[in-house]
Amino acid sequence: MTLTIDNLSKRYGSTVALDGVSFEVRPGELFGFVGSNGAGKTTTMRIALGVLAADSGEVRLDGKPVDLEVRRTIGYMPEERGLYPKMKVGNQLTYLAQLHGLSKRDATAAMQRWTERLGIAERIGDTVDSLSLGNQQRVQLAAALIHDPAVLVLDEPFSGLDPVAVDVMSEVLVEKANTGVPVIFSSHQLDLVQRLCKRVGIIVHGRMRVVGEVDELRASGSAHLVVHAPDAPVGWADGLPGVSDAEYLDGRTTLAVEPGADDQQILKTALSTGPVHEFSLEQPSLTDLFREVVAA
Ligand SMILES: Nc1ncnc2c1ncn2[C@@H]1O[C@H](COP(=O)(O)OP(=O)(O)OP(=O)(O)O)[C@@H](O)[C@H]1O
Repeated sequence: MTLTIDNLSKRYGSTVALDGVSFEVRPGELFGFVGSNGAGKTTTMRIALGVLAADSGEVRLDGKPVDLEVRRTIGYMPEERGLYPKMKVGNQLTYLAQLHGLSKRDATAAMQRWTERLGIAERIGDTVDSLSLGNQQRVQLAAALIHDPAVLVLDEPFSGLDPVAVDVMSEVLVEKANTGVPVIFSSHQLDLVQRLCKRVGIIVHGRMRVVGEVDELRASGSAHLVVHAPDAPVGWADGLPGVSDAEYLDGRTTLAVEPGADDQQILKTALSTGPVHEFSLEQPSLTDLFREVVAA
């Protein structure tokens, strides 16, 4: 299945929340949806699920507009979470699965399988509000997965999780994507997005500013050369071709280099000052790219 977000626009009064947002999430892909607070991620995902109407634009699943029937095939984890606090975990998950059309028996089996997989099997007799926030989030993920969805849309699934829970969540999302399901999740944890996602989209003030493969985006951004040349005088790299910025600290120089810069020329210049103990090219991280895109 391919999830297509096509030219969505949405206003809240005078606030333009989305302004022509388009991108697609392909089969078997983990797509990272990133952007500053208020950039429009939740609005986009709520429209994708059909719980909020766009002013214009369309969301399609394999070319078919998302209607009530298509919507049942989407697994959604809302940012505001949506569990019944006083209901027991097991009953709640079984109930939600039945709402999605599973028989009582299949719903119970799915509840048992997912609570096992997410490490909350021993809590199925407890009410949701008696669980820690991280465990409530695992229940919320189980709720999104319980009907074996054809698409997963997750609003900040990793926020507030401890490192072990982050690992469990990551594994499950990767596993799900590996079965061919398109998975989109929003997150402010860009190191995690960089590690998990093949493609990302960066939204700024309701507009998609960048969509592409993480590796390609990183390779096209300005890289840094770290040079440890203890005898080199401050300013040794200033003005070298392809060097757009240089920071000098205790014999260590960090150079911002433009794509295609001649690093061998820079190395020769460094060696002409004395020994060079380190010379390494560091690609920009997704966080670096994000800062660049947001600042531009
Ligand atoms: N119900 C609403 N009424 C009025 N304005 C809203 C409403 N929901 C969202 N907005 C506004 O729409 C814009 C986009 O909000 P949205 O929640 O989609 O951003 P977000 O990227 O999910 O942010 P965050 O990372 O903080 O969750 C913001 O300016 C927000 O204030």
